[in-house]
Amino acid sequence: MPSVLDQIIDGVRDDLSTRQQDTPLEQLQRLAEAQPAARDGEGALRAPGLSVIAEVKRSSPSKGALADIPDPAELATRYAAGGASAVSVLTEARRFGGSLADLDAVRAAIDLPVLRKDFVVTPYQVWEARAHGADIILLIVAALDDVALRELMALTRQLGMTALVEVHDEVETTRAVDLGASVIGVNNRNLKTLDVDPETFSRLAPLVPETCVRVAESGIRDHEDAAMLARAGADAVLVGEALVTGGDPSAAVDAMRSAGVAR
Ligand SMILES: O=C(O)c1ccccc1NCC(=O)[C@H](O)[C@H](O)COP(=O)(O)O
Repeated sequence: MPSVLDQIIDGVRDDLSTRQQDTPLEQLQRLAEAQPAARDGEGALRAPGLSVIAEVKRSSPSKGALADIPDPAELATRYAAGGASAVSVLTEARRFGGSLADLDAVRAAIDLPVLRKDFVVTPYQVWEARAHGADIILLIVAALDDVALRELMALTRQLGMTALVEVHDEVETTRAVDLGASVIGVNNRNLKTLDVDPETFSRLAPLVPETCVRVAESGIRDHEDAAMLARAGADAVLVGEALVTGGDPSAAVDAMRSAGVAR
Protein backbone atom coordinates (compact mmCIF):
# COMPACT_ATOMS: atom_id res chain seq x y z
CA MET A 1 0.00 0.00 0.00
CA PRO A 2 1.64 3.31 -1.04
CA SER A 3 2.06 5.90 1.73
CA VAL A 4 0.17 9.20 1.67
CA LEU A 5 3.40 10.88 0.58
CA ASP A 6 3.79 8.43 -2.31
CA GLN A 7 0.18 9.01 -3.37
CA ILE A 8 0.62 12.79 -3.28
CA ILE A 9 3.78 12.53 -5.36
CA ASP A 10 2.07 10.31 -7.95
CA GLY A 11 -0.52 13.06 -8.45
CA VAL A 12 2.17 15.75 -8.52
CA ARG A 13 4.03 13.87 -11.29
CA ASP A 14 0.84 13.55 -13.36
CA ASP A 15 0.08 17.28 -13.07
CA LEU A 16 3.71 18.08 -13.76
CA SER A 17 3.73 16.20 -17.06
CA THR A 18 0.75 18.30 -18.25
CA ARG A 19 2.54 21.54 -17.32
CA GLN A 20 5.75 20.38 -18.99
CA GLN A 21 3.83 19.90 -22.23
CA ASP A 22 2.25 23.36 -21.94
CA THR A 23 5.46 25.15 -20.95
CA PRO A 24 8.73 23.56 -22.11
CA LEU A 25 11.76 23.88 -19.83
CA GLU A 26 13.54 26.36 -22.13
CA GLN A 27 10.56 28.73 -21.98
CA LEU A 28 10.42 28.41 -18.19
CA GLN A 29 14.15 29.13 -17.94
CA ARG A 30 13.70 32.35 -19.93
CA LEU A 31 10.87 33.38 -17.58
CA ALA A 32 13.01 32.59 -14.53
CA GLU A 33 15.94 34.58 -15.89
CA ALA A 34 13.66 37.58 -16.49
CA GLN A 35 12.64 37.66 -12.80
CA PRO A 36 14.28 40.08 -10.35
CA ALA A 37 16.90 38.35 -8.18
CA ALA A 38 15.54 36.10 -5.45
CA ARG A 39 15.18 37.65 -2.00
CA ASP A 40 17.46 36.34 0.76
CA GLY A 41 15.18 33.76 2.40
CA GLU A 42 17.89 32.28 4.59
CA GLY A 43 18.93 35.73 5.81
CA ALA A 44 15.32 36.58 6.68
CA LEU A 45 14.98 33.39 8.75
CA ARG A 46 18.34 33.95 10.47
CA ALA A 47 17.30 37.35 11.84
CA PRO A 48 17.32 37.61 15.66
CA GLY A 49 14.24 36.31 17.48
CA LEU A 50 11.74 33.73 16.30
CA SER A 51 10.85 34.08 12.63
CA VAL A 52 7.39 33.09 11.47
CA ILE A 53 6.79 31.54 8.05
CA ALA A 54 3.06 32.04 7.60
CA GLU A 55 1.31 29.68 5.21
CA VAL A 56 -1.51 30.13 2.71
CA LYS A 57 -3.26 26.75 3.13
CA ARG A 58 -6.77 25.96 1.92
CA SER A 59 -6.97 22.27 2.70
CA SER A 60 -4.83 19.31 3.66
CA PRO A 61 -4.81 15.53 3.44
CA SER A 62 -5.00 15.30 7.23
CA LYS A 63 -7.84 17.78 7.86
CA GLY A 64 -9.67 18.24 4.54
CA ALA A 65 -11.01 21.75 3.87
CA LEU A 66 -9.54 24.32 6.26
CA ALA A 67 -10.43 27.75 4.92
CA ASP A 68 -11.95 29.46 1.96
CA ILE A 69 -9.20 31.83 0.84
CA PRO A 70 -10.65 33.86 -2.04
CA ASP A 71 -7.82 36.38 -1.95
CA PRO A 72 -4.43 34.85 -1.02
CA ALA A 73 -2.73 38.20 -1.67
CA GLU A 74 -4.85 39.85 0.99
CA LEU A 75 -4.05 37.07 3.48
CA ALA A 76 -0.34 37.40 2.71
CA THR A 77 -0.55 41.15 3.27
CA ARG A 78 -2.08 40.50 6.68
CA TYR A 79 0.70 38.05 7.51
CA ALA A 80 3.27 40.67 6.53
CA ALA A 81 1.52 43.26 8.72
CA GLY A 82 1.82 40.87 11.67
CA GLY A 83 5.57 40.61 11.19
CA ALA A 84 5.94 37.36 9.24
CA SER A 85 9.49 36.81 7.97
CA ALA A 86 8.32 34.84 4.94
CA VAL A 87 5.08 33.59 3.43
CA SER A 88 4.60 29.97 2.36
CA VAL A 89 2.25 29.24 -0.52
CA LEU A 90 1.09 25.69 -1.10
CA THR A 91 0.97 25.18 -4.86
CA GLU A 92 -0.11 21.52 -4.88
CA ALA A 93 -3.66 21.38 -6.27
CA ARG A 94 -5.17 17.96 -5.60
CA ARG A 95 -4.83 17.69 -1.82
CA PHE A 96 -4.08 21.27 -0.77
CA GLY A 97 -6.20 23.31 -3.22
CA GLY A 98 -3.21 25.46 -4.14
CA SER A 99 -1.87 26.72 -7.46
CA LEU A 100 0.89 28.67 -9.15
CA ALA A 101 -1.70 31.44 -9.54
CA ASP A 102 -1.75 31.71 -5.73
CA LEU A 103 2.03 32.00 -5.78
CA ASP A 104 1.86 34.75 -8.43
CA ALA A 105 -0.75 36.66 -6.45
CA VAL A 106 1.22 36.50 -3.20
CA ARG A 107 4.51 37.36 -4.94
CA ALA A 108 2.94 40.48 -6.42
CA ALA A 109 1.44 41.59 -3.10
CA ILE A 110 4.34 41.49 -0.63
CA ASP A 111 8.04 42.23 -0.48
CA LEU A 112 8.93 39.34 1.86
CA PRO A 113 10.61 36.12 0.76
CA VAL A 114 8.02 33.67 -0.56
CA LEU A 115 8.28 29.91 -0.13
CA ARG A 116 6.89 27.66 -2.82
CA LYS A 117 5.53 24.76 -0.77
CA ASP A 118 5.09 21.71 -2.95
CA PHE A 119 6.44 18.24 -3.50
CA VAL A 120 9.51 19.02 -5.57
CA VAL A 121 10.98 16.00 -7.29
CA THR A 122 12.44 17.41 -10.53
CA PRO A 123 14.62 20.36 -11.58
CA TYR A 124 11.69 21.59 -13.69
CA GLN A 125 9.79 22.48 -10.51
CA VAL A 126 12.75 24.49 -9.19
CA TRP A 127 12.86 26.54 -12.39
CA GLU A 128 9.10 26.87 -12.18
CA ALA A 129 9.31 28.20 -8.62
CA ARG A 130 11.84 30.84 -9.68
CA ALA A 131 9.84 31.74 -12.80
CA HIS A 132 6.88 32.48 -10.52
CA GLY A 133 8.97 34.61 -8.17
CA ALA A 134 9.60 32.19 -5.31
CA ASP A 135 12.67 32.79 -3.14
CA ILE A 136 12.58 29.59 -1.09
CA ILE A 137 11.59 26.05 -2.03
CA LEU A 138 10.82 23.04 0.09
CA LEU A 139 12.82 19.86 -0.49
CA ILE A 140 11.45 16.86 1.41
CA VAL A 141 14.21 14.38 2.24
CA ALA A 142 11.72 11.49 2.49
CA ALA A 143 10.75 12.07 -1.14
CA LEU A 144 14.28 12.17 -2.61
CA ASP A 145 17.36 10.00 -2.77
CA ASP A 146 20.75 11.63 -2.12
CA VAL A 147 21.56 12.08 -5.81
CA ALA A 148 18.30 13.91 -6.48
CA LEU A 149 18.52 15.93 -3.27
CA ARG A 150 22.07 17.06 -4.05
CA GLU A 151 21.08 18.04 -7.59
CA LEU A 152 18.00 20.00 -6.48
CA MET A 153 19.92 21.76 -3.69
CA ALA A 154 22.63 22.78 -6.18
CA LEU A 155 20.10 24.14 -8.69
CA THR A 156 18.29 26.03 -5.95
CA ARG A 157 21.56 27.70 -4.95
CA GLN A 158 22.48 28.38 -8.58
CA LEU A 159 19.18 30.26 -9.01
CA GLY A 160 19.90 32.34 -5.89
CA MET A 161 17.15 30.71 -3.86
CA THR A 162 17.12 29.07 -0.43
CA ALA A 163 16.27 25.39 0.05
CA LEU A 164 14.25 24.55 3.14
CA VAL A 165 15.27 20.90 3.55
CA GLU A 166 12.62 18.99 5.48
CA VAL A 167 13.27 16.00 7.75
CA HIS A 168 11.16 13.75 9.96
CA ASP A 169 13.59 11.45 11.70
CA GLU A 170 17.21 10.90 12.70
CA VAL A 171 18.29 9.24 9.44
CA GLU A 172 16.80 12.03 7.30
CA THR A 173 18.38 14.68 9.55
CA THR A 174 21.82 13.12 9.13
CA ARG A 175 21.33 12.98 5.35
CA ALA A 176 20.33 16.66 5.20
CA VAL A 177 23.30 17.73 7.35
CA ASP A 178 25.78 15.58 5.40
CA LEU A 179 24.56 17.05 2.11
CA GLY A 180 25.24 20.55 3.41
CA ALA A 181 21.72 21.86 3.96
CA SER A 182 21.86 25.22 5.70
CA VAL A 183 18.14 25.61 6.44
CA ILE A 184 16.59 22.48 7.93
CA GLY A 185 12.90 22.10 8.71
CA VAL A 186 11.85 19.46 11.21
CA ASN A 187 8.29 18.46 10.39
CA ASN A 188 6.33 17.38 13.44
CA ARG A 189 3.89 15.72 11.03
CA ASN A 190 4.86 12.26 9.90
CA LEU A 191 4.09 12.35 6.18
CA LYS A 192 3.51 8.60 6.09
CA THR A 193 0.93 8.40 8.89
CA LEU A 194 -0.03 12.13 9.08
CA ASP A 195 0.24 11.94 12.89
CA VAL A 196 1.59 15.11 14.52
CA ASP A 197 4.06 14.63 17.37
CA PRO A 198 5.06 17.99 18.88
CA GLU A 199 8.15 16.35 20.42
CA THR A 200 9.71 15.58 17.03
CA PHE A 201 11.37 19.00 16.77
CA SER A 202 12.81 18.82 20.30
CA ARG A 203 14.17 15.34 19.59
CA LEU A 204 15.84 16.17 16.27
CA ALA A 205 16.95 19.79 16.80
CA PRO A 206 20.15 18.77 18.69
CA LEU A 207 21.23 16.81 15.59
CA VAL A 208 21.11 20.00 13.49
CA PRO A 209 24.32 22.07 13.79
CA GLU A 210 23.89 25.53 15.29
CA THR A 211 25.25 27.01 12.07
CA CYS A 212 22.03 25.90 10.34
CA VAL A 213 18.69 27.67 10.50
CA ARG A 214 16.32 25.36 12.41
CA VAL A 215 12.69 25.54 11.38
CA ALA A 216 9.92 23.81 13.34
CA GLU A 217 7.00 22.80 11.14
CA SER A 218 3.38 21.67 11.61
CA GLY A 219 0.90 21.42 14.43
CA ILE A 220 1.87 24.77 15.97
CA ARG A 221 -1.34 26.12 17.47
CA ASP A 222 -0.48 29.31 19.28
CA HIS A 223 2.14 31.54 20.91
CA GLU A 224 2.70 29.00 23.71
CA ASP A 225 3.68 26.32 21.21
CA ALA A 226 5.89 28.86 19.45
CA ALA A 227 7.60 29.79 22.74
CA MET A 228 8.20 26.12 23.59
CA LEU A 229 9.77 25.52 20.16
CA ALA A 230 11.94 28.64 20.47
CA ARG A 231 13.22 27.32 23.81
CA ALA A 232 13.95 23.98 22.11
CA GLY A 233 16.14 25.80 19.59
CA ALA A 234 13.85 26.85 16.75
CA ASP A 235 14.94 29.89 14.74
CA ALA A 236 11.66 29.84 12.85
CA VAL A 237 8.23 28.22 12.89
CA LEU A 238 6.15 27.30 9.86
CA VAL A 239 2.45 27.64 10.56
CA GLY A 240 -0.57 26.99 8.37
CA GLU A 241 -3.78 25.69 9.90
CA ALA A 242 -3.76 27.83 13.06
CA LEU A 243 -3.39 31.00 10.99
CA VAL A 244 -5.99 30.25 8.32
CA THR A 245 -8.62 29.02 10.79
CA GLY A 246 -8.11 31.67 13.49
CA GLY A 247 -9.90 35.02 13.37
CA ASP A 248 -6.99 37.46 13.10
CA PRO A 249 -3.95 36.27 11.12
CA SER A 250 -1.91 39.43 11.77
CA ALA A 251 -2.39 39.22 15.53
CA ALA A 252 -1.66 35.48 15.55
CA VAL A 253 1.61 35.96 13.65
CA ASP A 254 2.58 38.84 15.92
CA ALA A 255 1.87 36.78 19.06
CA MET A 256 3.99 33.85 17.83
CA ARG A 257 6.84 36.11 16.79
CA SER A 258 6.79 37.96 20.11
CA ALA A 259 6.66 34.67 22.06
CA GLY A 260 10.10 33.85 20.71
CA VAL A 261 11.69 37.08 21.90
CA ALA A 262 12.03 36.02 25.52
CA ARG A 263 13.63 32.65 24.84
O1 LIG B 1 -0.91 19.26 6.23
C1 LIG B 1 -0.99 18.04 5.92
O2 LIG B 1 -1.95 17.32 6.25
C2 LIG B 1 0.08 17.40 5.12
C3 LIG B 1 -0.06 16.08 4.74
C4 LIG B 1 0.89 15.48 3.96
C5 LIG B 1 2.00 16.18 3.53
C6 LIG B 1 2.17 17.52 3.90
C7 LIG B 1 1.22 18.11 4.69
N1 LIG B 1 1.33 19.43 5.06
C8 LIG B 1 2.34 20.29 4.57
C9 LIG B 1 2.97 21.03 5.64
O3 LIG B 1 4.16 20.86 5.80
C10 LIG B 1 2.16 21.96 6.47
O4 LIG B 1 1.26 22.62 5.64
C11 LIG B 1 2.95 23.00 7.23
O5 LIG B 1 3.98 22.43 7.97
C12 LIG B 1 1.99 23.75 8.19
O6 LIG B 1 1.38 22.81 9.05
P1 LIG B 1 0.12 23.19 9.95
O7 LIG B 1 0.50 24.42 10.73
O8 LIG B 1 -0.09 22.01 10.84
O9 LIG B 1 -1.01 23.46 9.04
